[in-house]
Amino acid sequence: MGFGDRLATVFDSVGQLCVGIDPHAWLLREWDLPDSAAGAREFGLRVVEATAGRAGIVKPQVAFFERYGSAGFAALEDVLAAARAAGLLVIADAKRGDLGTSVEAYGQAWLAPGGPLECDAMTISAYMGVGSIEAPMRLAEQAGKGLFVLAATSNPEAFEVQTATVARGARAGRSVAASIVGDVVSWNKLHTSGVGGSVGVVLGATVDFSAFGIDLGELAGSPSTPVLAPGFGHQGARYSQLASLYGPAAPHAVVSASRSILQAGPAGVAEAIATQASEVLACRG
Ligand SMILES: O=c1ccn([C@@H]2O[C@H](COP(=O)(O)O)[C@@H](O)[C@H]2O)c(=O)[nH]1
Repeated sequence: MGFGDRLATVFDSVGQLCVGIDPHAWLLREWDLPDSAAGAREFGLRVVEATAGRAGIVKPQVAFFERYGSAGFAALEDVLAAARAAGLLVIADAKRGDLGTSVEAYGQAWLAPGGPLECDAMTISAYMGVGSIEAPMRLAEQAGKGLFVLAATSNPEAFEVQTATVARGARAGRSVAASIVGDVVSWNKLHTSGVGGSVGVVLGATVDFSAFGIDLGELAGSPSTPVLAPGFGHQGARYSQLASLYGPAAPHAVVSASRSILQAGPAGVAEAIATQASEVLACRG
């Protein structure tokens, strides 16, 4: 089954909430864990345990493991394996990007079946051109994996670059973000046989999509294009805004929150996940 269809199955059975696994140094302190690879590993494993049965998706932020070097990657491997063994859908927030041959290797690192870092999907950057990520898009399609391509990200500093106008080609005159969305939608139409596409886009919940010229209706077509939607909770967006923010794309949005869940601490994290998962379910578009 393709990634988009697997995602739809998870949405139907456990809902759209995605729990971020972001072991910030201050969170490790609050969880009474050391600021080390061992601390990040323990943190990740506890979040996985708390998520299983309450939500269906986790999104480990690779940067918080990478900062410990090889020991951090070993810790991340254990967290990824535990999450997949628990039946959770795992999105590696790795934000990789490069020219084609190098980005192909990134795709293999995170998506190839049997690899030590195998996930269900990863975030990827197409700011070197959507053509540069063709190899991981093909791998995702073949292996039943997913990609989320950065388009309009939740951080305010991205605005100038992502609203800049494309100068030439089929999407001349559109914003960089809208052009990426258009390319991803076209890719799914051409390459996906299921009801949901394997390649999605990152559209932050803090963003006014009209300022980017993004047509959210495009994402709801057939096949639909999944949306990774960070920005809820700590960054200010509320679950009650899901339908008004994403409109026709709301049913296809992976609703992601990290700090606003993790700050509940080890004793409260399971309840926080259960409560927030129900809140998202109640707002389902
Ligand atoms: O546009 C984007 C893309 C990725 N992120 C990542 O999501 C989480 C958000 O954490 P919160 O604590 O819920 O704010 C974090 O790992 C970001 O790197 C994003 O925020 N926006």
